[in-house]
Amino acid sequence: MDLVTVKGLSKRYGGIVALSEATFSARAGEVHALLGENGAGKSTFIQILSGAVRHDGGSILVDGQDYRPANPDAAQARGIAAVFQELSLIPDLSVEQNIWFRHEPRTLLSTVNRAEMRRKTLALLDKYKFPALRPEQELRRLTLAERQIVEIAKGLAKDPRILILDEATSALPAREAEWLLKLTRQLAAEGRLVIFISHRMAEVRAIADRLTIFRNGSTIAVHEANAVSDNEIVTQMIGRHLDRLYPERIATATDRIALKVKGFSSGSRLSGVDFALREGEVLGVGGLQGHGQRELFQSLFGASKASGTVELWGKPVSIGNPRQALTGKDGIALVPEDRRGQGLLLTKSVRENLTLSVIKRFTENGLLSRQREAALVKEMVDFLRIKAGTPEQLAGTLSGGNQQKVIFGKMLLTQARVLLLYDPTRGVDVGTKGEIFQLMRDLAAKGYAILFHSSDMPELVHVADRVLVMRNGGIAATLEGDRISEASILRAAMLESEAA
Ligand SMILES: Nc1ncnc2c1ncn2[C@@H]1O[C@H](COP(=O)(O)OP(=O)(O)OP(=O)(O)O)[C@@H](O)[C@H]1O
Repeated sequence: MDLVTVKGLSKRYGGIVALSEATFSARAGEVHALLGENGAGKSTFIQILSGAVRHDGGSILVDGQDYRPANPDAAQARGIAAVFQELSLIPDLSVEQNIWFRHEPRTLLSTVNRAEMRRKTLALLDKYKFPALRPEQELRRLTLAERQIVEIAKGLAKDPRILILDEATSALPAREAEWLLKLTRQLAAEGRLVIFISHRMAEVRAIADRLTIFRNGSTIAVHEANAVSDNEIVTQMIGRHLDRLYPERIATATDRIALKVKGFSSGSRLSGVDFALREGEVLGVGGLQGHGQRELFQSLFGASKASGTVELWGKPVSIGNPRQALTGKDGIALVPEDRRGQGLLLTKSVRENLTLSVIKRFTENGLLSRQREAALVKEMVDFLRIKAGTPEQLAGTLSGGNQQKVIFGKMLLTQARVLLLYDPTRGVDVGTKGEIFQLMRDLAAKGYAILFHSSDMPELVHVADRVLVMRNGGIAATLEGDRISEASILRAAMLESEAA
């Protein structure tokens, strides 16, 4: 019998239809992937399942019994837990306090039983072979990837029968993502149902038994995973045929140096980084996570301190803070890792997010031209296919992938021609990924210079002209042309010998 059966599920937000008569069914012991382009309704669906949002119409049965949770606690009482794309953790608490938050083991006197909490934490981390996490660590000191792992532990601490993973691998480095895929299979083998959302087809392929495809809030198809091709899946997801994900790599780099970095160092995180990024080039930055990639991008953008020299278009610059890094056509623009923390103002509209930092472009003689602003916003929304009810929709209410698109659009509007793209396709659907890669190549052809990091290694292999492989805060190797492969990047990232 199905563990979950959903019929005619509908949800509206004002004029925006998030779900329209969606259906879904899944069994205990399976990994069931939920696929669909950005804004298709996947997150809304699992928010309803996990009790975070109430549906307007339709029915849900769990174990054949009516299910309409009033809140996440009620969902949990029925054995359903979710790990969301955007994290819900509390920075001031420790790892273990976060894992057991509001469910702490208690003593007879009702105080938190710390010894028991520690024991349970260690047992949980051990049982599922969690990557190194220390229970007492303060959350604010952890990286995004580590916080994502804590979030997974928090979900599992509830010992759910149904675990929902929403883009849980997208913030994880390769090894940890691999661990999560194994864990997912283990959970299914224990008889649990795992509902798995990911925009990475290879992952879905690796672990899903079945898949359900959503489009525009409705269910388009349900497949046995081994009976359907990638092409069919993608076509059903995006409603059109996608010829290929990666554009042809036509070299457009000139001899002109756009960005030259020498002896760039920052604490123990970056040590003596030297490289030159040329006009018209897409320069990849790879390596194992945590070897300085993040610090390199942050420091180049002026968001964290570094020593060394930086030249932009042949002129030495001191990059003290993001404002200085940003200015005008000769400046630098960044797509940051942390889209909620650094990239977006969640309580501002799509329009404001796109234009706040470039307001001068619509101002003449001190007067703001709303018309020009509206025209540029419309152009960007259409160009990137940002799915918003109107440009006035608050950024915080967009789907995750559409938030990422707004950040991309905001960066393009700065007109800076040196672009720092840190994981620009995180959470973005395959159709849009293809468009972003094509856009990167088009920008390069127009003379933009692009520094590009992706946690999804095939993207580096297929999109970059050259790849800098980082290890221990320095550049271990520079790979070019035919020498770029996943294996060569990993080898350079791990082996001393390859560095020489
Ligand atoms: N609180 C809200 N207010 C207004 N609209 C909302 C709200 N939450 C979701 N939506 C809208 O509902 C639609 C479905 O969004 P949802 O987040 O479910 O998509 P998704 O399939 O998870 O997308 P992604 O792959 O980008 O994460 C989107 O158009 C979104 O803007």
